[in-house]
Amino acid sequence: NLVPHDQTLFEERHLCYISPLGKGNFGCVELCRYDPLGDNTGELVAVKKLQPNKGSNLEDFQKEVKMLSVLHCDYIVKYRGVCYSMGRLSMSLVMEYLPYGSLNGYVWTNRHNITTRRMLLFSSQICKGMEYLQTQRYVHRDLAARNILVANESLVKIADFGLTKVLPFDKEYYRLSQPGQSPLFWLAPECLNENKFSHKSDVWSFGIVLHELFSYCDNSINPKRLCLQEIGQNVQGTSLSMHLSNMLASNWRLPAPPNCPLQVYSLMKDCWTHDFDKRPSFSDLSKKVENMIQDDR
Ligand SMILES: CCc1cc(O)ccc1-c1ccc2c(C(=O)Nc3ccc(C)nc3)n[nH]c2c1
Repeated sequence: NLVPHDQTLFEERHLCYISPLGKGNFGCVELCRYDPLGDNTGELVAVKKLQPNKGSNLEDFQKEVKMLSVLHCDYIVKYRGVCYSMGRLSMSLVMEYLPYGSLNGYVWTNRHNITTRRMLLFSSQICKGMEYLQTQRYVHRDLAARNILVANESLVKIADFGLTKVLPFDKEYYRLSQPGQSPLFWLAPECLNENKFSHKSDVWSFGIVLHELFSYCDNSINPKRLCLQEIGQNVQGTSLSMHLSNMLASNWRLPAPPNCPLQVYSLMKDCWTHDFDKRPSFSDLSKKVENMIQDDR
């Protein structure tokens, strides 16, 4: 047919369901094979169905699709297209399938043979992905090891832009009208105190991701557990975020992971500078991590 084939439109009849993927992080995500030839030679894709009932209406979904479709970076999960179904009453988001799953599961499973060098490589790739997002004025707001996906043994990509906001043209931060649903333990003080999100609050979260990585994503020492330990059981009255905010204001920070290289821990501490203006940028961080990779030879 002479109509130019739209590569981003997936016909529902050729989208063959294989198995469930998302563990709730990404909503309900399924592994499918797009197999127009019907001979199982089609490619594997990750598909997120619009949850018609979950209030996230078509408009929000279309905003996420619009936001994703303009991102082109080696360190960001590739948008592939959309699939309309039920006569356009519902739609699905089709993304590149990354076969090794979330970074937290991958690092824990392979903790006995992941070198510091490979962790630093993953860290620099996350920095570059975040640097790219910053050029698009995107604030991710949910940077965590669970939201990074593993493409292969030496490539990770940033995923799940469900909470991402685009900064307004005239402001360098995004203020949420009410406390969001980002997990508290990855949030910078200004997010806890004022719901203010920026590239600099993403830098704070990157520091937490470094901590997760160099803790080999061991759940027994994950950020949530370490913070709750510090707060102690006496969480009387004061809300958790208030407790956390007070601890951070009096300069408590997550302890260095076991056997963590000193310069990596000091990089985390730089990301956890209380004053967001004094935190390094993702381009500063990229350079520092690259230098560590050179030194690590
Ligand atoms: C479509 C939802 C979405 C929305 C968005 O805005 C950004 C990324 C994604 C997404 C979420 C998950 C995946 C996955 C995967 O989950 N892969 C895997 C592989 C192996 C195992 C064990 N588990 C898991 N691959 N590509 C994915 C893209």
